[in-house]
Amino acid sequence: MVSQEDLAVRTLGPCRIDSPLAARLGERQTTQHSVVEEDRILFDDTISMVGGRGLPIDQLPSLEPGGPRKQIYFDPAKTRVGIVTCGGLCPGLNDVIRGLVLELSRHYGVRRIVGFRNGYRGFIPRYGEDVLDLTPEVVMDIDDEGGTILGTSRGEQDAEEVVDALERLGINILFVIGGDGTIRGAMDVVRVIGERGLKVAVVGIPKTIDNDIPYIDQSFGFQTAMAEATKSIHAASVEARSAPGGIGLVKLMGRHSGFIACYSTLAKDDADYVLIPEVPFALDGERGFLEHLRRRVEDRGHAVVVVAEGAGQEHIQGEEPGRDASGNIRFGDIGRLLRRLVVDHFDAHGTETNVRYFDPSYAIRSVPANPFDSAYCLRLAHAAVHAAMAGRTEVIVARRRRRFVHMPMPLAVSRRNHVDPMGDLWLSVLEATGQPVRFE
Ligand SMILES: Nc1ncnc2c1ncn2[C@@H]1O[C@H](COP(=O)(O)OP(=O)(O)O)[C@@H](O)[C@H]1O
Ligand SMILES: O=P(O)(O)OC[C@H]1O[C@](O)(COP(=O)(O)O)[C@@H](O)[C@@H]1O
Ligand SMILES: [Mg+2]
Repeated sequence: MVSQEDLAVRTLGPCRIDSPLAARLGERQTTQHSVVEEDRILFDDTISMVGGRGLPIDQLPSLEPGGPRKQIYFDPAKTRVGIVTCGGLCPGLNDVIRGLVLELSRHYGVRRIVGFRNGYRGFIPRYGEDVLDLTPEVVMDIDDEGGTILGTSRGEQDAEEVVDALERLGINILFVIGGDGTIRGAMDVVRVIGERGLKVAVVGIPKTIDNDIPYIDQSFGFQTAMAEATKSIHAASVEARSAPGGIGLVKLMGRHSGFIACYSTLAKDDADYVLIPEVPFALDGERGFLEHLRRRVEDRGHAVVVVAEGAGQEHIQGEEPGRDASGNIRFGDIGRLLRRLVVDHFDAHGTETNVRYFDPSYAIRSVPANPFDSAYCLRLAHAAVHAAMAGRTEVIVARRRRRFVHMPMPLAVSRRNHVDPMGDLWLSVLEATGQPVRFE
């Protein structure tokens, strides 16, 4: 259970410098649409959860609100900023970079902003990467393209060497844009910064196409990627309906969390089955997936199956899962296995089928952000700049139940966000597809 201590935000010191944005803050109040900096946002949001704490109101777990402060820690005229993007792509990375640079330069007057290339390796001398000077002119149109102008990478780097680079360049604030791995890497960097007694703020903007970071609303880029995935699901439906015994089989990203598969299915109600890592399924037997699918195709003439890449790993025999450079598990190909098993099962029963296999994987995360995500990226970038200029560190900025908040990095990596098999989302998927609660 998340405690008040888990939500405590680290700061580099007192804020004594008037913010250039102070005049805009005026006499704001806490309303449905804004929170004053002295207020806090409850972590729990139901009567039973709040009541169950049995705590006085001022001890209830609560989050520090995001947003501009009247006074800031850093002197903008003397502040140097670094930005780095790490891990897998997600639509909107360039929008976040652009938002950071424009807010820093235009509204705080911070002029020295550099981008580190190709993830954390951009700090490490042996990779020989130069830094990229980031100005409004450089970033103005980068949001038209997917990917990240800085490049990204996987694979752990030595936090000591990262902080060496920060010291050599006199960086006062580092923005890290990445997922759980990046945030863990940032925590190592914060540890070394503390050991060296440096006053450097490290602020994260969480990025996860899989939506596997907990306690926050969806990551930026998730809506764009999910929308892109629906195109493949619809194409699978067209193919399935156009052939005798047509089966459209779509494999989507989602290493440990099946959110992309769930939401893209709900958006385009074409799928008859969704298989996700969080819900194991039996393949064989009268009540297994294969026989259920065969009967569905016999009844309706076609079917669409959406499978997250991390689903059904219990059926991948004899293949030791590999790991990527960051230690993330690389699963066996459940899509190709299912394709083979479906054809074999139908053949064994003399049921005609034509399987059309779709694997749009990278296509859904390498596209530019849609307008919603572009606006979301900009707002997250603004929140990140406000937090960093106010001396917050070892935090990610996130949107939680419509409010922008400062979330400590340790909490953000304390667990993984999963689809709850007993939750509303999965119930909606079962209702939309009509698939049984379990295949056993
Ligand atoms: N457990 C870890 N501890 C420290 N640094 C890590 C850890 N995992 C990943 N990193 C760093 O974060 C970067 C991105 O992590 P990765 O897992 O590839 O992507 P993501 O951040 O999107 O989850 C890696 O290149 C590595 O430098
Ligand atoms: O980009 P790679 O190294 O091929 O890894 C692909 C994996 O990256 C992901 O897109 C997630 O990336 P992150 O680990 O950066 O969150 C998974 O959905 C997918 O399995
Ligand atoms: Mg990750």
